[in-house]
Amino acid sequence: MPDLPRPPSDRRPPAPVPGLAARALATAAIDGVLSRGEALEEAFEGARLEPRDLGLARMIAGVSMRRYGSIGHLLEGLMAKGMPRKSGPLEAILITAAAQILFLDVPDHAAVDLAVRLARADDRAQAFSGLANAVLRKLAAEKAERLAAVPADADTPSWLMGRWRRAYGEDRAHAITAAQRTEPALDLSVKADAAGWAARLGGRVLPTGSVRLAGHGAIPALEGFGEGAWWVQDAAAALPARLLGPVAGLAVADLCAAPGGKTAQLAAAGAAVTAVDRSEVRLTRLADNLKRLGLQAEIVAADLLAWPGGTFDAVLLDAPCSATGTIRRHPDVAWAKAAHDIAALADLQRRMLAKAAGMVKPGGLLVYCTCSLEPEEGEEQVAAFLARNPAFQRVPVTAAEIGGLAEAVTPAGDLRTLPSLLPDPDPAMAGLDGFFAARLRRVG
Ligand SMILES: C[S@@+](CC[C@H](N)C(=O)[O-])C[C@H]1O[C@@H](n2cnc3c(N)ncnc32)[C@H](O)[C@@H]1O
Repeated sequence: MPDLPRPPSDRRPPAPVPGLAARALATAAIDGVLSRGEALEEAFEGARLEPRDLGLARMIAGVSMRRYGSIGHLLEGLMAKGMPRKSGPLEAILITAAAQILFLDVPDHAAVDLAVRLARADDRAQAFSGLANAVLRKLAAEKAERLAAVPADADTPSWLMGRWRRAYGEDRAHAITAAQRTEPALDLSVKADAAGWAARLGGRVLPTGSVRLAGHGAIPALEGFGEGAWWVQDAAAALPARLLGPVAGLAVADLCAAPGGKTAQLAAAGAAVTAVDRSEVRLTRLADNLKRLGLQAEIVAADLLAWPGGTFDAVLLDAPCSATGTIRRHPDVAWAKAAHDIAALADLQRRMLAKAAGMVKPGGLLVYCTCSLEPEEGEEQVAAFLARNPAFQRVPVTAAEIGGLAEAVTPAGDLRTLPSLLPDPDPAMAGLDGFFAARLRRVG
């Protein structure tokens, strides 16, 4: 006898489990970083999730990376045999669940239950769903005491911590890693009327001129976004372009320009900007940003080292770097980089700096900057350049031109911001990215 047709309700797909999609995306993002070296943000581009779930996934993944060292330390203590081999996304499932249990306002049972579901749904992880359940329950039951025993610097890889100790001393290295534990506020560069925009958006004007907002919703929904009144730019990232001084009417090359934060500053200040970058994708973002802001620049898609170039009144080179100064905004950077990356990047920067220098007209300024905390990509790079190029002289940065941040001026006169600067009683309103910038003039 043929089967009787089932009533329609039986043919409906099972109702989605609330919150599972957000955990699945967060886990996939962390797995992408850990297993394939992908950038965390890549996982969220084009993700088809309700805005609420997308926001939650971003938050879970962000905290998972920000506290990855602490979480890894705790999981190690709970898994006597270590992470099982060939267990697929198990590690990412455990990390994201632990992040919720330890650092987010999520009921422990929900974090554990959803993690076990994710493990069961994966061919390689399902054999370990019981282990996941046991480990996470134990972590939840003992979280306060276990967390209190995690070393203070656990969230920075030891090779990087060692570098910062050598470059900045024990206390400042600690302060840097501590500053990276808190999700930073949103910084905006405004075209005009910083005080007015700070008042309208419920933020404050920093001494350096950026507007800082603590709590905020989706960026495109904020007042002023659509009309192009401001753009998102870390307060430290806004400083290097300012070192060129008044640029109205000057021909300025912005080298390695995308997505265009500094191009926007220069164009808004009245410069005729040539923005060069080799990434077509990032240049599309630059073009979109300029369009929204009602600003113009000549956009050149080219490898800087192969670009014939030209001569400019001023040149800004924001060279590709290890980005260790941006770990507070991109915590995956800390775990995606290795010590050997620094030497390779320093060599690329050396060649780019030589190329950029050749484009500066006599008497013109060259600003070299990187969002790195590593001296090889900053102070040492510029010292070596000056030793090789007597036609250039440093024009020392003064505290007055960077909002009185005297601590951010090196004895040699370069700009060196650290994430631990700009302290605030509210950690979410404190700090700025780690940037280096030197201002050089062509005198010969
Ligand atoms: C630090 S980001 C630039 C950020 C940008 N200046 C801003 O303020 O928004 C470095 C940029 O260098 C670009 N880049 C890397 N290697 C390059 C090359 N050989 N030639 C041109 N651009 C390059 C990358 O595509 C990336 O957009």
